[in-house]
Amino acid sequence: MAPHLVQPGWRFWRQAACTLGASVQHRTWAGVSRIPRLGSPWGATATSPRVYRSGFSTSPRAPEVMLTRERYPVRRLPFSVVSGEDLAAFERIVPGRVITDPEVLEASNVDWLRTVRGSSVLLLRPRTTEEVSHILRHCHERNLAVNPQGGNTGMVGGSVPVFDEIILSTALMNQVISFHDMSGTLVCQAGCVLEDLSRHVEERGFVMPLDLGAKGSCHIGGNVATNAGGLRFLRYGSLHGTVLGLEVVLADGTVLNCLSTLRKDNTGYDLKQLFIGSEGTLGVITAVSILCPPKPRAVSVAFLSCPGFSEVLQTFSTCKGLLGEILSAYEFMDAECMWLVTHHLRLASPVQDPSRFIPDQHTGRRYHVAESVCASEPVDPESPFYVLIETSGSRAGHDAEKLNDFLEQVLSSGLVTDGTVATDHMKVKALWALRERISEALSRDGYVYKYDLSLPTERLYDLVTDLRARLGPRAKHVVGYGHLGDGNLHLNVTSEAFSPSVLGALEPYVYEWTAEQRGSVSAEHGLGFKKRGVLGYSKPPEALRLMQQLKALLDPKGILNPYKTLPAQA
Ligand SMILES: O=C(O)CC[C@@H](O)C(=O)O
Ligand SMILES: [Zn+2]
Repeated sequence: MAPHLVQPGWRFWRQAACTLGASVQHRTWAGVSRIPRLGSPWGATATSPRVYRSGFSTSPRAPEVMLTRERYPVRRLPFSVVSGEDLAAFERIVPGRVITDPEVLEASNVDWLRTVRGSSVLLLRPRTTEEVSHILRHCHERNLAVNPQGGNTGMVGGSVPVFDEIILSTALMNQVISFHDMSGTLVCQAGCVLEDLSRHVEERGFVMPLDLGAKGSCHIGGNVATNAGGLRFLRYGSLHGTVLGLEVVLADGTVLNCLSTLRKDNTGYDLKQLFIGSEGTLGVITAVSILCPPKPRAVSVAFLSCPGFSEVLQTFSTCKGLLGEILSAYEFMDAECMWLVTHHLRLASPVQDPSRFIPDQHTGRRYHVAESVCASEPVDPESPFYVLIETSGSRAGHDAEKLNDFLEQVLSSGLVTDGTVATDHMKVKALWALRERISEALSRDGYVYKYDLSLPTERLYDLVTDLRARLGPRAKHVVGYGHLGDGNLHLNVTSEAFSPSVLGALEPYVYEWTAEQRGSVSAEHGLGFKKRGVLGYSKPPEALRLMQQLKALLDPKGILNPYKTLPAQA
């Protein structure tokens, strides 16, 4: 293998069939669009919250989403109903930021996947912790239910009301409080948009320890409340490690100031951990202190094709061994994902053209398009899987050398058949878009059934293959992708429209399968409304009981994000 393979720039190589000496070809890849930012239905005022998600928005003309209370068997709990006196009280607390306009409320009542819809009649937009505290004190006294909301980019219906809960938006709580140049400690309000924070710290030589496809819309408070995982998890770990402190307003309005900036603090119970991943059911996060690592000076992304899932796994092992400390992401996607992003989003594949293959839903085999029409002989695709490997380090030359060694090994051993490498920022972004925008492509394919599972890495794809056979032609697509380096599979199934029969074939089958592997039914998306009933597949009854007790202790009236996270009590 030529040692100059990973010179900075845009390269393409392809292994000649059955030869080890891959011939290096150069090809430009022009047809990749940038992730567009879409306008906000709130209008363009400076203080309007941005409700776009990268490249994706809820159009006001999209078909109406069924009300959650009509689609799901859920009963309203006996909370009070917002009265005229309540509105007047809120107007005193947040003057001019008490929203009752149904058109404005529509965007906050529906999740971005457009699968659940609440019927809240009130949206409050505080700017300060004190305002949040006053709002919650009032709601607690009046027994009014509250739905805390950040960027509303969640996957499990946790960020929108189920009935008429008051929506408490963090959109105007978007101030950076401090940044410490030496330690990289950022302290900010909960409503800061992740992408804005990334920009803020990057200008100062640091990066945010988390990155998500939804970065253009999601709020840091929401990220922490849902313990979001994302694309940098492999390198920087969970928010349980990187969050140094939190300020939280409890259900009765008490402000819990644990906004520490210390790396080490071993004084008693680490209370902030309770709120990380509690999805707004134990308190409302109003400020976050988070440790940002130094910005890597050199970033490279390799986008590779592997002939099978076993090769994806072996490439990962090789990668860990040879790239070691510079490995910062190992993501995978199957050929159907590639088909979806190239077909629905018109992204260009940097490797072989996947449109040559169409999947047979019964067998999971893929066929050359031409042959599937006139002959039934299956043709094994050369690349049914793609992996995206990112390296981040401090010396480009050193990283390129390591990446070359790795690529030489995986190409010569046949683990990888095709690929491309980018170091230029825009090209790196374009390669990431192929992986980050799968969710968006899926949403354009029809109704999406989503599963976010932690599984033993060796068995990760077996479930996808199994489900293709189980669902047969009832499903449009059954796809597997995700954060393989973290053992996290995103299993998604699409059908033309919501179908109880498809759902019945998927559940509880997927959850039972996962529990048998001692996996997790929610690796990084949380439980929200849609998954709260399946918590028992991943946690023992004693843990569930303790969670219920903690909820009762911190929120005795149950006003905070009701119907979320914990299973309904009989
Ligand atoms: O839509 C999904 O299933 C996953 C979304 C997100 O967690 C991702 O990794 O792209
Ligand atoms: Zn993910």
